[in-house]
Amino acid sequence: MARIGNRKNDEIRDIKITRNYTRYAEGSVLIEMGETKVICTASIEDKVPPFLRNSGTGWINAEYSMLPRSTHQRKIRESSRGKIDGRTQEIQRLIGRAIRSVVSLDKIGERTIWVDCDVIQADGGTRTASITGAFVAVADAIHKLYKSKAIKEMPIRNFVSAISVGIVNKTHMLDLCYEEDSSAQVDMNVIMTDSGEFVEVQGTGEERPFSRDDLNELLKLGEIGNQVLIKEQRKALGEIADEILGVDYGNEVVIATNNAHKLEEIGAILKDFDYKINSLKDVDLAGIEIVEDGKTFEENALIKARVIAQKTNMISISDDSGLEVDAIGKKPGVYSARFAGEDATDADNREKLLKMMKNVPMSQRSARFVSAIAVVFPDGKEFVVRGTCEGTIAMEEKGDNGFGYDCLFIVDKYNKTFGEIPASIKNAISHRANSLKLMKNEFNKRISR
Ligand SMILES: O=c1nc[nH]c2c1ncn2[C@H]1C[C@H](O)[C@@H](COP(=O)(O)OP(=O)(O)OP(=O)(O)O)O1
Ligand SMILES: [Mg+2]
Repeated sequence: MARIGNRKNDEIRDIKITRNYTRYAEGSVLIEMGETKVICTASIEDKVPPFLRNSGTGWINAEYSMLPRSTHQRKIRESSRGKIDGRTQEIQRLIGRAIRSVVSLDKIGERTIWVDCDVIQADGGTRTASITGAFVAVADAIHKLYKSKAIKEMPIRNFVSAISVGIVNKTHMLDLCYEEDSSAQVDMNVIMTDSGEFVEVQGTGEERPFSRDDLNELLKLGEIGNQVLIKEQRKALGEIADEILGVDYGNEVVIATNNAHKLEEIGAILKDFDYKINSLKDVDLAGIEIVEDGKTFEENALIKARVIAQKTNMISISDDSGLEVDAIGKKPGVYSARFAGEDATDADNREKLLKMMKNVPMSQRSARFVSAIAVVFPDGKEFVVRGTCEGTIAMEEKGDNGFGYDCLFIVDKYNKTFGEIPASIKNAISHRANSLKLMKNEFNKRISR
């Protein structure tokens, strides 16, 4: 039987998160999940409940309410009736718990963040939409506190979102609308973080008990839904999304290379870098063998940096580099290190290159060094950049400086090989100098908070 709106069973409704929806609150979001619409605001008050006074710790409180005409029949205002009903009480506590679960309250100082979730139109899943929207509003409010320097550290540890799942007509489905919810045999709300952990699961066998298999199936759907929601939250938060988590990557990096020459050059080029540079030896991974089977410099650089980031849980920076010689179809390219075979030495590789280029005149010996630098952060975020340096392949080896193909590479600007040029100059103009400059730029964007 087709679902209302022809949705697949593991598909959520159209979602739209609009930030800065109203003007005064520090965080204000309209979240729309299909026909369910909730305004979520986060307001910051510079005081805490009595039990937290002089503790240095803050609090997050949530209130939830439905407008009279958010439902099919008008619902009397709780304020007119003079008391809030049990359902409202339960929901606002749930929202408060969900948001508190991902915020370090001791890092927001003695402040209360008031979360207000007002349902303007209800079509099922209002409590879960409230949580998903409230997180974005709170993130915005906290980000403002941070930007105004009222707090020193970002207190948000994770994103959090929520979605409903259930069994309707014997079918497990995700994100129930009102009609589906009303006829559900089993009904469940799944609240999760961006790291795939659970914050709360509320499941009820309304019309019949459910089995462990049902539970597993429903949790799987909940996971799918929350992954989509967290992507949407990220999208809505745009460029501040990365700053929100305020992950502390520490102040050290590891250079994922087994090549001592590269390590030396990278160290020299990054001498003003704010991070302590470790070698593979420093992290007890000297000589680690990583299969570089990528088709591009970028792919290989990422392969190396990923392995080392994963093993060390540190920011890992790798270089994959090589020479592209135009006359021989940009060879040796990614095969530069193993041009003359798996165990080839630099000298073997140079000899092979000179042989292949034997009859090529100077005017056709153009080439470039390429360096791809990949950076992989402990949380899996990554990027890769490329730097190049143009030159010409010499007829014979010249100079003893550098390594690899240096003594065969006449760099354009100096009309000398890198073998003849001091390291200080090479490190100012080389492919690696260029790639690392781009890397620093990109790096600072990622960690700037
Ligand atoms: O500035 C350079 N001056 C001269 N030669 C260079 C340069 N930069 C890369 N090359 C050559 C050396 C090696 O034949 C290949 C890099 O291969 P590539 O796999 O990236 O490095 P690798 O195996 O020596 O060390 P690792 O993978 O552990 O970083 O290109
Ligand atoms: Mg290599």
